[in-house]
Amino acid sequence: MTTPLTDTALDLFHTAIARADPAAAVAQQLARAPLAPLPTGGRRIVIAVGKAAVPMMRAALSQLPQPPAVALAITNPENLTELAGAQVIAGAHPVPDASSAAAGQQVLDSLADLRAEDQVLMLISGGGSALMVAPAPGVTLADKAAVNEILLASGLEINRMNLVRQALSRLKGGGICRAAAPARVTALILSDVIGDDLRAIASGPTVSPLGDRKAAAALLQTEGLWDKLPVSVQQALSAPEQQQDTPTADNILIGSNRFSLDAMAERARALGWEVASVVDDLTGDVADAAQRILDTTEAAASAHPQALLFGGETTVRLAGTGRGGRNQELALRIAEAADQIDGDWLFLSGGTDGRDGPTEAAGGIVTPQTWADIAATGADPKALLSNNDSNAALKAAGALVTIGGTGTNVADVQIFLRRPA
Ligand SMILES: Nc1ncnc2c1ncn2[C@@H]1O[C@H](COP(=O)(O)OP(=O)(O)OP(=O)(O)O)[C@@H](O)[C@H]1O
Ligand SMILES: O=C(O)[C@H](O)CO
Repeated sequence: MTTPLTDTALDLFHTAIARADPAAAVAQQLARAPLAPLPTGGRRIVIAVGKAAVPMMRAALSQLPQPPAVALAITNPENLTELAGAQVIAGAHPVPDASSAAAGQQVLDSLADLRAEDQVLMLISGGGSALMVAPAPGVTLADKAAVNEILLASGLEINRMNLVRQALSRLKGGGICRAAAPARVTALILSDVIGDDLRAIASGPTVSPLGDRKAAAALLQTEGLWDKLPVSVQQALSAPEQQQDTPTADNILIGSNRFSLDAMAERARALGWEVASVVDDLTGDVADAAQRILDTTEAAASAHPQALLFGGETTVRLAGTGRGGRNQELALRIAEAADQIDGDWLFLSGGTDGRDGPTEAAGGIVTPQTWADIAATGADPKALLSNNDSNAALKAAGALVTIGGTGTNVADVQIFLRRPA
């Protein structure tokens, strides 16, 4: 049933997604701070890479005063669409293949022989690490793909995973700036990494690396992954460091989970809600995240209508065989703990990409009644939760949030709304 609480929560969720719209973010940035005019004879190269490459390129082309000399967009096959004025090519994700290597080579070719009067505009979004690759000398593409498989299976967090990817790449960790020098590089970056470390997003092609080969090797040793690596990769990581300074670029963050949280807070206040708390690092195990939300709601109890906002990306240790996602599971866990929360409340957890895990839903929206509503259909919510079957549980109570793919991804947001009893 639609209630004002539901309307407000969905309004805020859509606000978060709209703030992360890749085309709008690029258009606004270039309107606010246009690129420096090109000197006579200068060439402008525009390269977009990531899952949002096409809309970011479309927006850039519409803002630039003249068509660039090169406009190349590299995206995942699902997002491949033609775009007038640009070449759009596919790389592979999450494990790079020959298409990713061809894309990486095309990028390096387009940056070769640039001069100081030339300009490079990079448009960077999540997924870039796998979509565009250029293996370091001595490392084959097959080795690189094998390392990616190992890293993905390890569950390492993205900052650490991308430290390793950088150490094996000519493009990552500032490689774009080195290839483009002496031309000036401007990068507009849409972050899918919590905390917005620019060195981690798409493995930081326009910023200094997260660390050196030694640091990458040490991490792989500590994590017990070293012995699984191809020999060529072990050799590459053991080779002496090359002194490689990264020329500075103008790196500009144009969207992120934090930006979307701020947009939601502003919208909630405009709608008359007291924003009692904004938590921007809801990461880690989903059960711990649920507890953190409960603790926050308890600490924030007030006589006023309140909005508590959260952002981040939790992890689910899959123990069962059901269907679900981290947002649906988090919502179900809050529904289970309903008697610990006072007042008339509602909780929404959703992925800003509109897809939570391998399901059609973006997440879940639960109230003090949801757990009982599931049970009233004859389903056993506790058993469904233990089997990671959050999708079936929430579906039974009409508690799924389904909005379709949004074309952006700044991780997950959670919205807790409460009216005092
Ligand atoms: N049945 C399930 N219940 C809960 N979580 C699940 C379930 N099945 C898969 N997951 C989780 O869903 C996650 C993958 O979902 P999703 O594709 O939304 O992630 P993502 O990080 O947004 O992916 P991408 O990086 O491609 O955007 C995995 O972390 C996995 O643990
Ligand atoms: O491409 C990547 O490395 C991830 O999506 C993080 O940006």
